[in-house]
Amino acid sequence: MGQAIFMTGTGTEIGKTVVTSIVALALERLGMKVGVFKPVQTGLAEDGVSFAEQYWYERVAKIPTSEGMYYMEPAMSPHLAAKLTGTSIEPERVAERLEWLTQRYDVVLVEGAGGLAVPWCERDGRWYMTSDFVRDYEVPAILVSLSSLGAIHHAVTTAAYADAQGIRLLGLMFNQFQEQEIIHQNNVETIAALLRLPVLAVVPLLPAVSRRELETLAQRWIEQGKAKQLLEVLGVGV
Ligand SMILES: Nc1ncnc2c1ncn2[C@@H]1O[C@H](COP(=O)(O)OP(=O)(O)OP(=O)(O)O)[C@@H](O)[C@H]1O
Ligand SMILES: C[C@H](N)[C@H](N)CCCCCC(=O)O
Ligand SMILES: [Mg+2]
Repeated sequence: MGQAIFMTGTGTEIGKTVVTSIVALALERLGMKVGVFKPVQTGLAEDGVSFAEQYWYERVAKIPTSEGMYYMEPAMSPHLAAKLTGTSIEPERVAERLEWLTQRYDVVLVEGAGGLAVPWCERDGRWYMTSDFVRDYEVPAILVSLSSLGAIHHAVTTAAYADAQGIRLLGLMFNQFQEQEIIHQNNVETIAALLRLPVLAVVPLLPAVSRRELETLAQRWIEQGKAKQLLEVLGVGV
């Protein structure tokens, strides 16, 4: 039985897909069978035809993904994209597919759309949120954060929300890190200290994001001992 990890972030466009790609490539290098799953997705890729993450994972990162379930064209919050496209998002179906995937892969990386406090659908007179799914199906989560000015508040408030919702955060992955920036260096240590969470990755700002760059970062992540740290936190052997 494999282990699911929910890749969430402090918001949208902060690098969940890029960071998820690096983790997937690294764990595959360690001989693990890794599934990548983006159940709810909105927005199209630059080709104007493909769905954004599917395009990225399959064409850029060259990582096969499980056929998504709710891919919607409008680049909006899932609840609004669903309304405009007449889509009925059913969390139970997402859970069933995730269960199916964890029976076939050692690790399943589940990428959320935007951050944790994002509505999917109406349920019992209220919004059913991304965080409801993560909690209801007890998926441990990794919080992806930018490293730049503003990251402290975004990470601390996201973590406080996750705690309040009963979600287990495994650790932090910082993205678009710039070594020469004192704010970035201090943000990593300050946020980790404030949240008392392990820093599971620090991904640099890349001049261009390509499969080759991702492979280089995946290898570096392994060499830093971070893949091992993640698996230890998860209680998963290689
Ligand atoms: N480390 C990085 N270096 C350079 N560019 C990056 C890096 N991380 C992400 N990007 C770029 O930033 C943009 C947003 O990244 P990404 O698509 O991974 O965000 P996301 O959090 O997955 O967004 P969404 O909420 O839509 O899923 C993309 O154009 C991506 O190529
Ligand atoms: C379109 C975007 N890139 C993501 N796919 C969806 C982001 C939803 C964000 C909702 C919100 O926090 O307002
Ligand atoms: Mg993404």
